[in-house]
Amino acid sequence: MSLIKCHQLSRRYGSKLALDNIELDLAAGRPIALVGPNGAGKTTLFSLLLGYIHPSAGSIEILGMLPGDKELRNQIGALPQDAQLDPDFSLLQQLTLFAELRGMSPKAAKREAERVLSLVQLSDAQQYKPSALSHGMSKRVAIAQAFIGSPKLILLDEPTAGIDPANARIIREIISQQANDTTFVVSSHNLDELERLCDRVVYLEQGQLKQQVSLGEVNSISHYYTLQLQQADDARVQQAIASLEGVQKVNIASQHTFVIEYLPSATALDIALLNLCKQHGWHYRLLLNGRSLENTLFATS
Ligand SMILES: Nc1ncnc2c1ncn2[C@@H]1O[C@H](COP(=O)(O)OP(=O)(O)OP(=O)(O)O)[C@@H](O)[C@H]1O
Repeated sequence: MSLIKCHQLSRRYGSKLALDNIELDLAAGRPIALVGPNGAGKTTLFSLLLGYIHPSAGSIEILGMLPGDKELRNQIGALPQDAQLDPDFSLLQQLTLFAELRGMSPKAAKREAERVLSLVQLSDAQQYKPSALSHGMSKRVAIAQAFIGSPKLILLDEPTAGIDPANARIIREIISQQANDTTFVVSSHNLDELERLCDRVVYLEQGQLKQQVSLGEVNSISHYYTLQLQQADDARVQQAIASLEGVQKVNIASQHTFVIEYLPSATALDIALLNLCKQHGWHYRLLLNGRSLENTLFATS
């Protein structure tokens, strides 16, 4: 059964079409990245999935049910948008209360609060009050809240935005560790992070679904190298690489970064590329088999 299914889904705010005729069918599984420039419609899609707002046209189903369905209450979790914690209560007390609101008995709710705090590596902080938390820790508490009841689907809208690198790393670890039991949909503007976390990518632009990419597939069926040099005359490098046997096309993805498409029959092209660097005295920063998510989404061809 589909986890998320959208059919001809549109959402307007007045005259603004925030989502435009989206067709989407996502199965449960490894984390899904939701990507797009500012205003693309990512938050609108999350709000529709959570049942906070309704479609202007078309339909949306989660596990075959309509968003907002009571049955879905324990199947879907999300980072609360206005995560307000009461300053007078400890983390354990507040999360216990949230679990009770989900229908658990006081005893089960306390156990659940302890469990989710441990998932986000905050067991030692369970007696802290919100004022004692750093921004990164507060975000982890909000993620703990999303884990209450072990939902099948968790939506994380920019979970690491504005977070220091150490806490951002912990958040990525939490998502990876839990990804076998829960399907995450993660929106972020950090493509490197999404590439490390997610296997599938949904790309929105101006309310339209522009691309759906399965990252494993892209790099197993396509034939690309990415070469990044420290310094180079990019046009000359492009020409030199293009003349190597088996090379089909060379794109300059960004300054000193080349995405090289090659024929499946080409052999030892990596060695030929390294030899070319040596021959011309080019210092290379990176030689990668495949393309980065950024170069996949924004390929010029
Ligand atoms: N409540 C609202 N009223 C009017 N327009 C809105 C409302 N919410 C969103 N929009 C508009 O709908 C479009 C999609 O917004 P949305 O917040 O879903 O995009 P987003 O992809 O989440 O952007 P960002 O990356 O900046 O968070 C934008 O043009 C936005 O201005």
